[in-house]
Amino acid sequence: MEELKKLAAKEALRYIDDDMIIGLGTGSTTAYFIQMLGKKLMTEELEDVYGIPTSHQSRLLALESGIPVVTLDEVDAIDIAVDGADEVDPHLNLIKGRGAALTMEKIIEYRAGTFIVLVDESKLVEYLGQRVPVPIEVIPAAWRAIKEELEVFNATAELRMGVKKDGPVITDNGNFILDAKFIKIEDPLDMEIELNNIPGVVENGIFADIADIILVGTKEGVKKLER
Ligand SMILES: O=C(CO)[C@H](O)[C@H](O)COP(=O)(O)O
Repeated sequence: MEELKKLAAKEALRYIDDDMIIGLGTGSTTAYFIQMLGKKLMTEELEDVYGIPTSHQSRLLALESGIPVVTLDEVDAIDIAVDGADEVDPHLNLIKGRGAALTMEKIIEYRAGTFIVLVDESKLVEYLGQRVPVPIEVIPAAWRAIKEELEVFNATAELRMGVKKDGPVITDNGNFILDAKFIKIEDPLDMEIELNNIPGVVENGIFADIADIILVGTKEGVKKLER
């Protein structure tokens, strides 16, 4: 799988030119892309490229890899954003947020001229929610009320707990994550809007109608899916 992720990451570099502002996603697949982009800058194959990180993880990795970073309020436009995903359906709708970075990811990827998604073939599903729950970032005081409200959508939600930390995972924005398992998400765009309408929800991990290109690492090479 790691080799397939690297294949997709390498392919994404072909879309990057000098003088671009690049949204830098979060997760293990994007980490390969960030490191490869850093190398291109070090060897001066690319120049004047700036990254906008979507998380502490991508910010630290970008700095370590030699990519100068800027913030959203310092730029007029984002040329390209590159990120991974947890599920991709046949219409290029996504579930993201296993790394709890979904809010900043969506803020940046929504604003990018082109949003490129890097996945290995295991992430392709027939419908969203087939394998993974939908991560929902919530204001801590509201987590329990929102968990109960999700039952209206036939979803069962769990508060995400830390691994090397006692208690709940705290996002980069200081919030909690509910992982909501749906039976089937029939209409991703509608569900994305409905979830964000619940008071206390900051953002949810359904990314409907936002990806432009999916680069899928497969054993036969990189497959490109496009809108
Ligand atoms: O949404 C994300 C983080 O919030 C990641 O992009 C997504 O979980 C995919 O990660 P990986 O490339 O490690 O499988």
